[in-house]
Amino acid sequence: MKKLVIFPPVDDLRLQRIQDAAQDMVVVNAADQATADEAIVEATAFFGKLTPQLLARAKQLDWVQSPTASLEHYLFPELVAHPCQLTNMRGLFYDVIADHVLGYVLMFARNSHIYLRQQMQSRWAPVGGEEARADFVNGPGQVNAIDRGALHLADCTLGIVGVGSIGGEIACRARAFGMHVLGVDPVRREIPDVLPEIWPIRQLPDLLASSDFVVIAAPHTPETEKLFSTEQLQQMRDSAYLINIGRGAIVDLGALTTALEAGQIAGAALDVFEVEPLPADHPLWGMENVLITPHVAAASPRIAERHTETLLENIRRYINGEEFLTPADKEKWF
Ligand SMILES: NC(=O)C1=CN([C@@H]2O[C@H](COP(=O)(O)OP(=O)(O)OC[C@H]3O[C@@H](n4cnc5c(N)ncnc54)[C@H](O)[C@@H]3O)[C@@H](O)[C@H]2O)C=CC1
Ligand SMILES: O=C(O)C(=O)CO
Repeated sequence: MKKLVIFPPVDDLRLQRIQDAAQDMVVVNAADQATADEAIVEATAFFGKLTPQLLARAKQLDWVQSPTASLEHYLFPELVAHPCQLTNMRGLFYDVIADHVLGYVLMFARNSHIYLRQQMQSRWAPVGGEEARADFVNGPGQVNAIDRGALHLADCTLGIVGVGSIGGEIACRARAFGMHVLGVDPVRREIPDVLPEIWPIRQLPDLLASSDFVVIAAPHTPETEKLFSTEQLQQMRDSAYLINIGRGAIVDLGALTTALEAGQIAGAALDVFEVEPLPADHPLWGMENVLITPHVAAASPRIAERHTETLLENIRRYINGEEFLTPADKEKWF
């Protein structure tokens, strides 16, 4: 008989829904390490935080469900070598993170990142300068410095690195704002009317050279680690903004700091960092053209329910021997 072990344990409400979905299975919601150690021996399925110690005890495990989308901290060599199928929690965050990204884009386009700081100091200082403001008050007969200080989104190009569930939704939202959208991804999943052509990764330099906003929505994998270093930042326009909601390890933070200090790019918005929390003395905190959010791009009251639905759907498919909703490739880390 199939047996699912959950550790750390889930709350009673979630457990009831899991038990309803897994009626033909034994479900052990392990309250402590000793219970998990004992239950894993005969487990066929596991949901939660797997460790090398737990895996070493398992005799017939054939499915492991990770509680996160990203797998770089979940995987360990014994799990990669193990024949079990791994599934992850990707695909839940598409609209939530796309909203977060468009929030960054709008802030930069409207200079809100600067005005917010000025507001804290009761400072009235239009980007572009006082002289330009006087022009504007006299009547906007010509494009002045204030006008030039803002971006017109319909004239802008947004390039997406990793056009999966989150990247695809960012593309749709950016298009709705009239932006031109580009994307690179090793898998080609065109979005009609939004992103009719997805470029292979070798065209990343073309995307970097053509984009006003570059958004990283890819997972951390052996291929994407430090994908953004000095060379890639130099390939970006000096007027362009880098946005990273994928994983911190994809961007070399030292190279990014140098590029920002040198004015090689216009700014950056970051939700994820090589080291989290970002150390309090890091120079990025003090930069006017940098937006920092503390790994909260996925925050939404909807996510817990989607998380549970993905788990229940994978349980249903496991019982019926169907292909999982979110299968992961252990070698590729996503
Ligand atoms: N900031 C946050 O709170 C969160 C961040 N994430 C990150 O977002 C990532 C993407 O999530 P989803 O869109 O749901 O996953 P997904 O699996 O639907 O999309 C990932 C896309 O990245 C592509 N990709 C893989 N290797 C690539 C490479 N070398 N270059 C460019 N693209 C590559 C894949 O082909 C896929 O299309 C996750 O792996 C995770 O790291 C996910 C959830 C929350
Ligand atoms: O699931 C993930 O990978 C996340 O980053 C959740 O915030």
